[in-house]
Amino acid sequence: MTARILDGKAIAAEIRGETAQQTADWVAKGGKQPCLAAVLVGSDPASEVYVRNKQRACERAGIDSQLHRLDASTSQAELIAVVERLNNDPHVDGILVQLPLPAGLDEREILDVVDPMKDVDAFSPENVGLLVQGRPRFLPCTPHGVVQLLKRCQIPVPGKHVVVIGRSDIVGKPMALLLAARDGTCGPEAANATVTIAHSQSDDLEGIVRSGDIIVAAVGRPEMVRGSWLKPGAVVIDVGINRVGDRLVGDVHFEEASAVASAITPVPGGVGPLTIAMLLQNTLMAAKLKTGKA
Ligand SMILES: Nc1nc2c(c(=O)[nH]1)N[C@@H](CN(C=O)c1ccc(C(=O)N[C@@H](CCC(=O)O)C(=O)O)cc1)CN2
Repeated sequence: MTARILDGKAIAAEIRGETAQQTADWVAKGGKQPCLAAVLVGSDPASEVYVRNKQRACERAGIDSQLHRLDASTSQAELIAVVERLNNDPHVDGILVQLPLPAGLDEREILDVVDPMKDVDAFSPENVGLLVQGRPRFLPCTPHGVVQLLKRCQIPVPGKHVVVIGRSDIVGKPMALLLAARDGTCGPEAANATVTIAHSQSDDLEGIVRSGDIIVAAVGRPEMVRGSWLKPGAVVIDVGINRVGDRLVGDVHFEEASAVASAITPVPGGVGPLTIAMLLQNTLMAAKLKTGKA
């Protein structure tokens, strides 16, 4: 079997195009041009790329963007002050603090300060709570991107056994919630899947993965999931982005998995670009929510 390649880059471009149209329609009807403020602390090369790509995507979608660059030596109090200033700035609709933060800064405390109405990453306790309760305000970008990818590639999800490998706050946990959501919850994104969350400490991880119809790998270990772990015909969604020398690889061994799976996302060009596409959607949503017209 040679797996079908799920082209996340193309789907992200399609979604960005839709957001650009929706933004233009919103502004034409007198809505305020949405504005996204990104906060980048330090100069991690990957974060620099992601933030630049976010700004470029905003520009192309007709969304205003700001970049607040802070030195790696910025203190917790200084960073909190920047976020609070953005919370209180009426021009700013969406705020994101690019992760990871440099060592010494308390990520959780910073994310807790972001105004939940501007929290377009959906990382704040209020927005996570709303998602858990099945009435999300913003959908978390990467998990929402995965659901869009499955939907737009017409991969059947209801009733399927999805194994999510990884339990991070950014991907694993919200991914499982979105995929397990019942109709009428989590908006049209409800997927009605049967979900298992597995992780590096799971007993018989291979056996668990082999029981999955769909695998979402978000564990952060280069090429950890081998082809021999997969059920023949499984769908493989690789959320991992790992730099190995000068190569970018996912959490799944792509060549091996492609020989067993029915469909697979590549790295790069799979899930990554969808994260930014869904961020734009949330930013437009934040601008609309401010007026009560979302
Ligand atoms: N505040 C946030 N921080 C982080 C998030 C996030 O959603 N919010 N996610 C990741 C980084 N990230 C966005 O911020 C992100 C990662 C990867 C991509 C992407 O398009 N990747 C490309 C490869 C690009 C490359 O060469 O590195 C791909 O997979 O094709 C976009 C966004 C952690 N931090």
